[in-house]
Amino acid sequence: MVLRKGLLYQLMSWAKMTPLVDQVLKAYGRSEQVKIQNLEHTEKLLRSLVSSGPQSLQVITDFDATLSRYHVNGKKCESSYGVIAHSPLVTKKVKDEAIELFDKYYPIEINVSMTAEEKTPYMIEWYEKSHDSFLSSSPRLKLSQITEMAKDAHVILRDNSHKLLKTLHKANIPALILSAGMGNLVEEILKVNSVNLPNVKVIANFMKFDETGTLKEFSEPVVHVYNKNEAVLHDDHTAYFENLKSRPNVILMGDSLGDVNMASGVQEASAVLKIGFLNTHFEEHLPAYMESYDVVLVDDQSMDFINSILDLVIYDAN
Ligand SMILES: Nc1nc2c(ncn2[C@@H]2O[C@H](COP(=O)(O)O)[C@@H](O)[C@H]2O)c(=O)[nH]1
Ligand SMILES: [Mg+2]
Repeated sequence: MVLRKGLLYQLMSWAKMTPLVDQVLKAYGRSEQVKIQNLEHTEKLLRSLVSSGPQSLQVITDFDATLSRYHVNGKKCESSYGVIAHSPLVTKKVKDEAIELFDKYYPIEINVSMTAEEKTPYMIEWYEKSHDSFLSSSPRLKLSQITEMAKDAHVILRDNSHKLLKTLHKANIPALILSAGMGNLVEEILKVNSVNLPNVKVIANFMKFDETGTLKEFSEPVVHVYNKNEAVLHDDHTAYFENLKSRPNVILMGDSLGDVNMASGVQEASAVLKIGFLNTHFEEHLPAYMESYDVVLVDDQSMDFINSILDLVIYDAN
């Protein structure tokens, strides 16, 4: 762990106050998986979250490889798009095209030496070609098939995600799932896991179906990994943040460098604590993740760290 103990920390230890970061790490119990670039800044963010309490807090989280696991015992889990593209319910042509597109564009998505601006045209191309493939398929997908796909999907929520979402619901804390994945499937997976709770909202790409339940079109504009900051500013979504003006504090969770801007839609944001899940390429990607996120969790397939923070915010808030 990279620790820079500044004046705040020294004052706190002089005043025999246990820093909140230390309290969270103790409750979490696996500090070797936690990387914090600026300890003082993170401590200040935690103090704001705890002192303002649950009534000032909202959560914004990515879905694929954030709320869902990246792997189970080393076997990579599916993304929401991947579930559909690999399903026996879609034609071989769609499957083959999806694999070809993923092999071409995913390496660009995770390339840390390209800027988001350089990657954006490729991401848009990926989603447009992917959606065209689904729309040109014959027969086209049915709404009922999405429900079926979710039941068999190799998409496992991170350990203790149920605890996280139920704690947020009980404390009346809104949770926005902002995904560049397939929202229809994300919502079905939440249902399958019985966490489609009233405080949870999904903003993502959505398939739209006609009156026969057949795929008609996709929602616009495309939400890809590097335009989530714009997606949340889209007309359809400003009302969501308008209603949360009294909640300027945010816990933001993501697994991609494009996820760090997901709080752009929050009105008069105050303390935004950014937690990044580093799922792969640990050595190569860690420096960029530590620059972008306040806390980086290395190969942690659970929500334990966030649950430890929530315990302080909800139960220890003074
Ligand atoms: N297997 C596929 N994965 C895809 C495709 N299009 C996007 N993606 C992945 O989804 C996530 C975005 O979801 P998020 O919830 O993490 O924002 C992204 O990381 C892509 O890798 C696809 O066509 N096939
Ligand atoms: Mg993700």
